[in-house]
Amino acid sequence: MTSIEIQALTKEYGTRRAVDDLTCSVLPGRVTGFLGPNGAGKSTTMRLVLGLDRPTSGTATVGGRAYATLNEPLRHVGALLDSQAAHGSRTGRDHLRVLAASNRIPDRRVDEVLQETGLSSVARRRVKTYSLGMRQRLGIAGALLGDPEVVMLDEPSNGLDPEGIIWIRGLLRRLAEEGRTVLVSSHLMNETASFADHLVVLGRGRLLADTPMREFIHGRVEPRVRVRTPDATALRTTLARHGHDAVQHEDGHWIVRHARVDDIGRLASEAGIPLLELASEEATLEQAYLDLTATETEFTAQPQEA
Ligand SMILES: Nc1ncnc2c1ncn2[C@@H]1O[C@H](COP(=O)(O)OP(=O)(O)OP(=O)(O)O)[C@@H](O)[C@H]1O
Repeated sequence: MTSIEIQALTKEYGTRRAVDDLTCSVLPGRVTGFLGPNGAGKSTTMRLVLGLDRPTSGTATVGGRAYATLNEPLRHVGALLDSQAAHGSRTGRDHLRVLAASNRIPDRRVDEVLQETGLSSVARRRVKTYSLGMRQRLGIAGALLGDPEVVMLDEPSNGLDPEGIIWIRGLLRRLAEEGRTVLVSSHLMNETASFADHLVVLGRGRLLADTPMREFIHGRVEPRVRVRTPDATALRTTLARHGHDAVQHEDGHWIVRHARVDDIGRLASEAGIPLLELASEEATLEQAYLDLTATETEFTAQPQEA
């Protein structure tokens, strides 16, 4: 059985850490959801697993091997990263036939995956006439073409209508029941909850939670720091300079989200800011995720002197 192993994976683009010291395993026989808001690092992580990008440090392997060293990789790993990448002037069927031929996959698989993705009736139409949902299904057909042990789908429900969403839920379930390793990314919490058995939650490239789905709603984490200072302006400026979001509550204390107590204490001390209170604060995982998706307006609440 083939799992994806991600070990201390980091990817920097300039000064931006798209993936920050991520360690997790994606195991066979279940659907793992990569859940995170836009920019959390989900696509980058998938690209690193597929060898489409090189990590700054750390490793990502499939069945213990780097993707680039796999023989006939499409037979091991099927992926959908960008469903709009299909070639417009070919028919859907020809698009898949070219993919099959260049990966030594038997032609009969083309008709099988067209059937499986509900595209048989439009298989002879040019891809440029496809709706977003049809393109999405074609991308998924491409991912399934090699009958792979590992299936990775980035935002698989993009463009799908409600019927399509029900279909993909059934497909993911079946793939997992067949013992495959299934990884799907999404920024939609409810949708991921309806797809996945296991969740890897990412925020700003960091691992926020690695948890069975059923524990997500009830599990507790300590992702927030509660802090109070007589010099709120200096604190807020220092935190913002280091990329921390802080929200001020009515009684004057600040909640710094996705931060560790030690880090906030060190930053305040380096900047010479006196602290009246510094403590970690519990939240449910669900609340912590909602924090991640909080709006910019909330992040930019005006500081008031405490
Ligand atoms: N090639 C690149 N060059 C520079 N920055 C990049 C590149 N690819 C990704 N990033 C940045 O890395 C961060 C993570 O992006 P990524 O696409 O992995 O997030 P995501 O969780 O998949 O979000 P989305 O759902 O918006 O795609 C973002 O800030 C993004 O702007």
